[in-house]
Amino acid sequence: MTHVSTYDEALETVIALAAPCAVTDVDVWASLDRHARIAEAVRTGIDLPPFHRSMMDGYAVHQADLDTQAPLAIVDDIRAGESPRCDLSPGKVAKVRTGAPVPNGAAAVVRQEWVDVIDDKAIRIVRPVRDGESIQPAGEDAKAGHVILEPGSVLDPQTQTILRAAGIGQVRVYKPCRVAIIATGSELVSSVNTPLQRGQIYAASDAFLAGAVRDAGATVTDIAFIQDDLRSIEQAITAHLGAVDYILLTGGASVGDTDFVKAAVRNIAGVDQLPVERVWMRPGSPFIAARAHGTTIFGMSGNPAACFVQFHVLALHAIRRTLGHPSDTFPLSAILSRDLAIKPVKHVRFHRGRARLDGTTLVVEPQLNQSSGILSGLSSVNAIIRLDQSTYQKGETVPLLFTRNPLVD
Ligand SMILES: Nc1nc2c(c(=O)[nH]1)N[C@H]1C(S)=C(S)[C@@H](COP(=O)(O)OP(=O)(O)OC[C@H]3O[C@@H](n4cnc5c(N)ncnc54)[C@H](O)[C@@H]3O)O[C@H]1N2
Ligand code: MOO
Repeated sequence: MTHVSTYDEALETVIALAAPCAVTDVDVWASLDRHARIAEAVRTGIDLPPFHRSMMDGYAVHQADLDTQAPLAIVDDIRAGESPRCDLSPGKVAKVRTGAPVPNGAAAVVRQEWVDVIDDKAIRIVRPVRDGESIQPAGEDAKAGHVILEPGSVLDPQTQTILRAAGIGQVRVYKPCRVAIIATGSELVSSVNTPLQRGQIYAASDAFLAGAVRDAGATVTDIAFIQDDLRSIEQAITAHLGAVDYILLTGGASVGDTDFVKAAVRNIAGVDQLPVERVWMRPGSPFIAARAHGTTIFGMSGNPAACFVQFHVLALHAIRRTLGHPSDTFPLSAILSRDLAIKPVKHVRFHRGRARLDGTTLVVEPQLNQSSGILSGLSSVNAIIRLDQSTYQKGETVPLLFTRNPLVD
């Protein structure tokens, strides 16, 4: 008898089946992998900035001279990149440029607009300066030894900037996990250059699966297209077993006599009952999950829209864990743009929709046709919402996850 899990049970099991994280050291300068996550806290070995530095072009002044009207002698001229040649004492100033180190004994920098230049040897301050003004103390940004990146931070250009400032060339990141995609179905044609015979369709789901897997930071090692045949499906799975972290199958997950994926995975895992065999969710109830020989296997529906939902609400959360990026499944809430009435069933419903900001409020417009056979809406859909009730009124709040970057329209 097939065991049917609730969605929340299935999610918990899927996460428990996540492939373990692995780490690797990467060269910050050479491999700017925008998706890798930092695996260990990174500490700076130097103060940032490394010295007390001037924030203005002007004159470094001594504590005793902050509000003096008396002429002050220019004893040094320090450009960015240079080192002060002498310390400051009362009555003395040093000409400094923005970014230059200030000499020992400097209490503030008075910007050049606020001084009268008497000649090239002396100035007079025309506006008093505060203690510390226009000097950035060494270590104000970060002190040597302090954590500048927490584990889980993404290694993107912003992060790279901090690492460069601290002079760090190598960091430990979570390794991209390896994912093989197997699309099953004797009706599938994988090349758009091959004309369709009656009964055939072009394989489509691998496109969003491969794209979303790569967007998450994982590597797609193979995309295979396999006939509805138990032995062929077993062979296709076995070919990747142990060599990849995840195998994502689509198609053949249901109950028909040509749906062989469940049988194939049972045979390979050597168990009668898989950890997840079917889920009380719609769309996407035909979903299986197992772990065998070091590989986590997810069998998803052939219907592309159902597979799209299953991937985003289940499989992706395991993959993210392996990448060191555990995330909330439904991290946001949005308000519904219209009333909804759904046939009351025990399944959790997931609707595809388009979310947008209305002022500061996230509003979601569920797609009108939620059939699993509908693909055309995918071009405008950017979110999935979770529905636990059978009726909703416009303005009610629902949990939401984004399926694509909402800032890219
Ligand atoms: N008697 C029952 N029949 C079905 C049930 C059920 O409970 N009892 N469940 C239905 C539900 S819900 C779904 S969803 C589908 C899932 O079926 P499969 O996972 O076995 O998927 P297939 O039959 O292989 O394909 C379904 C549909 O999608 C097309 N397809 C398949 N692969 C792709 C691809 N890579 N790209 C684009 N389109 C694809 C395929 O041609 C079919 O039209 O089962 C219901 N049946
Ligand atoms: O998983 Mo199915 O999508 O409900 O047709």
